[in-house]
Amino acid sequence: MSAPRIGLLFGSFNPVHVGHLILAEHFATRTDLAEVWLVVTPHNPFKEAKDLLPDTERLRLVELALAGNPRLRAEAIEFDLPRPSYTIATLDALRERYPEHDFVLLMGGDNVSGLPRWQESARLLAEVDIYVYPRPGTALPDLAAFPRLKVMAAPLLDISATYIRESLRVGKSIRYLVPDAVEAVLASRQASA
Ligand SMILES: Nc1ncnc2c1ncn2[C@@H]1O[C@H](COP(=O)(O)OP(=O)(O)OP(=O)(O)O)[C@@H](O)[C@H]1O
Ligand SMILES: O=C(O)c1ccc[n+]([C@@H]2O[C@H](COP(=O)([O-])O)[C@@H](O)[C@H]2O)c1
Repeated sequence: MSAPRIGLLFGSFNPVHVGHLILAEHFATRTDLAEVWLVVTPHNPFKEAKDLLPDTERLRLVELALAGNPRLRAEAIEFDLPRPSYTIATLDALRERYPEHDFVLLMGGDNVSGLPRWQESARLLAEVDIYVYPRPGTALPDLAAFPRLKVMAAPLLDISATYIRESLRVGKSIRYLVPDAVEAVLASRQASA
């Protein structure tokens, strides 16, 4: 029997939103993947750590958002790895911990053009399949440099964590943009701030 293929959606999830969930469900049910794991990144090497919700809170919100879906799970392995969080290092650690799995990297279209600047990008691009969910407003580069990358045909989702944070900042509703349980936690956080 071939190894179960697991999709890894890395992200800051600051906070998790329905775009992440629709994308993860798409990959988990419309591709050859058995499961999708949302890998919560404490510190993206390309982002300022100061704008982030605490990492344990981002993880808790992802866990709440995924509750009850057996094909999606939250993964906290990067909490125990050196920072900033380099995807190749995490992939190595996951392969060591789960030798029975075949991992596939998942990402939105906005991340593709930066891939050549990622740590050990040549090894990363050579070693894993990459499935991309298209994202509005982001053009894909020439894909000849990414022979193991596939772009999915899927409905575009014009929603981002930036929009959720901005909505919270100006007191606008985030209902339906995040799961109800996530909205409740963020609302009580606002109220006590
Ligand atoms: N609406 C979307 N369409 C396609 N991909 C998405 C979408 N939202 C998030 N992603 C992808 O999910 C992964 C994690 O994203 P991330 O946690 O950075 O969310 P974000 O909405 O892009 O956040 P921010 O607005 O803070 O940059 C990335 O690969 C990103 O490209
Ligand atoms: O490995 C790298 O060099 C690298 C460079 C930039 C981004 N990443 C990862 O890409 C993921 C998406 O990041 P984000 O913050 O846009 O959700 C996150 O897990 C980052 O750690 C990884």
